[in-house]
Amino acid sequence: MALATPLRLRHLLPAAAAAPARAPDPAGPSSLASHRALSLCRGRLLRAGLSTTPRSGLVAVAAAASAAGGRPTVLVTENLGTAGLDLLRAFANVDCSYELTAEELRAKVSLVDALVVRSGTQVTREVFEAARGRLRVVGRAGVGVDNVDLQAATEAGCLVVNAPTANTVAAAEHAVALLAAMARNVAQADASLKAGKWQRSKYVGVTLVGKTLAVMGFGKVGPEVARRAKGLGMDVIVHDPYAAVDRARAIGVDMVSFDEAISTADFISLHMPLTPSTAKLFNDETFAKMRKGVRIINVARGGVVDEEALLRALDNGTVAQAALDVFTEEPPPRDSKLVQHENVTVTPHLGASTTEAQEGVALEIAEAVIGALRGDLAATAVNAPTVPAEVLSELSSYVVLAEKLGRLVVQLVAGGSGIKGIKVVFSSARDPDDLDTRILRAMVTKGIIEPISSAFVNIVNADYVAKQRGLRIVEERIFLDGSPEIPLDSIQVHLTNVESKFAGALSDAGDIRVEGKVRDGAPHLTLVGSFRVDVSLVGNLILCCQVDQPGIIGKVGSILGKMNVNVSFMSVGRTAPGKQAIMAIGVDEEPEKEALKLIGDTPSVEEFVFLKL
Ligand SMILES: NC(=O)c1ccc[n+]([C@@H]2O[C@H](COP(=O)([O-])OP(=O)(O)OC[C@H]3O[C@@H](n4cnc5c(N)ncnc54)[C@H](O)[C@@H]3O)[C@@H](O)[C@H]2O)c1
Ligand SMILES: O=C(O)[C@H](O)COP(=O)(O)O
Repeated sequence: MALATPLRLRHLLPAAAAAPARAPDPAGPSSLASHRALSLCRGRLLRAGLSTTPRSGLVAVAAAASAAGGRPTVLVTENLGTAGLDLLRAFANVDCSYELTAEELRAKVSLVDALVVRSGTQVTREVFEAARGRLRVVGRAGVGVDNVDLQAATEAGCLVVNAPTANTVAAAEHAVALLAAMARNVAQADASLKAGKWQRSKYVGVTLVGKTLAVMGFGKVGPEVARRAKGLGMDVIVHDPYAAVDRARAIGVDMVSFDEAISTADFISLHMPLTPSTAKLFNDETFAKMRKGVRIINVARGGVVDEEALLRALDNGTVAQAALDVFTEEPPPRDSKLVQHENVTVTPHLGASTTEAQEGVALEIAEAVIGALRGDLAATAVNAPTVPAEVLSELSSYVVLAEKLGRLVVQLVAGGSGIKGIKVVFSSARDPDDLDTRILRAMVTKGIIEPISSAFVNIVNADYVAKQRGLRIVEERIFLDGSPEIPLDSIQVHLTNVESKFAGALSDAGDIRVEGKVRDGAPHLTLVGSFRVDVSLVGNLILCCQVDQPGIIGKVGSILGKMNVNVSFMSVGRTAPGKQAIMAIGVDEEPEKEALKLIGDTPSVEEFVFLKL
């Protein structure tokens, strides 16, 4: 049962999804230089591996090992640091073709084994289709993979790797550069002087010393900005609902709630990923809570700001100035009122653009691409090399369950409390030596971390990524009587030392606790806090806590019915008749805010939470 390691991608391939075989390239075997280069980078690559799908279900992906002895071809479509290019050239034929049109890219892609891009190349489904099975690896020389259609990549059997760490400092430095430039009107004054004007009184700025900066998002870039801003004499507060408070304390800054951060800050710098829950997080409602005259810096992703609302806030003076490196649409329209606004300083997505960062990113991506072409699975694999067939056949339903429990439990965390400890409890009648839980633990970690960060988790990097975020994961096994034929009875996920936005999810020990089982091959939620429930983990879920009494199910059901929300299942768990109970309601659609408010206002509903699975 135990997994054999190291695993290579070719061992992970389902035959049907494997890339078609090709004739060896006449260029012959790789040179001595390429062997040297490879042994250099192989030391830095992790060779064991299973991975999971990109933020969705579990799908097999084919990323076959290099074609029999041939020298692969790599297409680089955006400027890449020289050291990375040299590394690639030592291993492959490298075609650097910049500024290709979509049509030109589609024409070239069927002739290459790997494609290396930055954020400026759209790697769409059409690109994967045009590759006709030859393209095996896409390397994103940077963090964000918003420009790569991951689902299409996975379906085409193409591995996507990224370079998540090398541009962190550059992004932080750019945020600080924009902060200072905005405060002193550097860009506007520069343009004015170059236009022949001498406008000293127009461009009086504001000082930074003693001003409060709210750093929103405390992952990799956020702390670097916080440290630098402290050095400038600013009072720094940070907000990140999932980062451990200790990490902030360690650099001498306070972790505060979202509302406190935005309502007390003079400057707000954004460093969170773009996810469904951060999209347009800065909108009319949140701008209205800010101090009049606040200044905003966005070096994260354009989509976290509602750009029309920002424009309104700039026009009515709520926001005095904004400095933006990123936009919802890139490049933004030429006539964008936001870009043209006199109180807005803009740069064309330059956060990662320093010579040093680009050298680092280029090396990081070259190593990952070469490793992937050789059949190794890099720790930075973003999409889905498959789980080996023998593991999949047995554990596939549990793999899905583990990820769903992770996704569910993280949504129960109260904003501002941070996550420090995860405990995963596996109950099984099987001998521990016969049950490899690594993939399940990795899937729980993936479910917790991916929805809240820009990290991609696979079995190779799960423990590392968790540790990097200050998360301690412990695993427990409970041995049950029963048939060892069934691998697992249940998986429990506990978040320890954390506050919940739904008190009903707390166990007697004070942990947020959920448990799931596989029933008829489908993942089910079977425990929330101390309440037994039984609901299929599909679609979305509403958890309501109320005092057990007749009629309440009907009331909530009819609110949802009136709002055209289809209820797929319902289960009630209670401690005793007439005592506190939890109602778990599965819904197909996301209810409107109004429906959720009506549920919250229903007499006897003590608390409720809406969770996306
Ligand atoms: N402009 C550029 O060139 C450039 C360069 C690098 C990174 N980036 C972007 O900067 C952002 C941060 O990058 P990173 O590497 O630090 O990512 P990260 O994943 O390491 O950190 C993101 C942090 O945001 C937190 N977060 C999630 N939801 C939040 C919320 N609602 N409120 C506050 N915090 C929340 C997460 O817990 C996490 O700690 C990403 O959007 C990334 O794509 C841009
Ligand atoms: O996601 C990233 O790494 C940054 O946004 C930088 O993108 P770039 O590599 O296109 O500059």
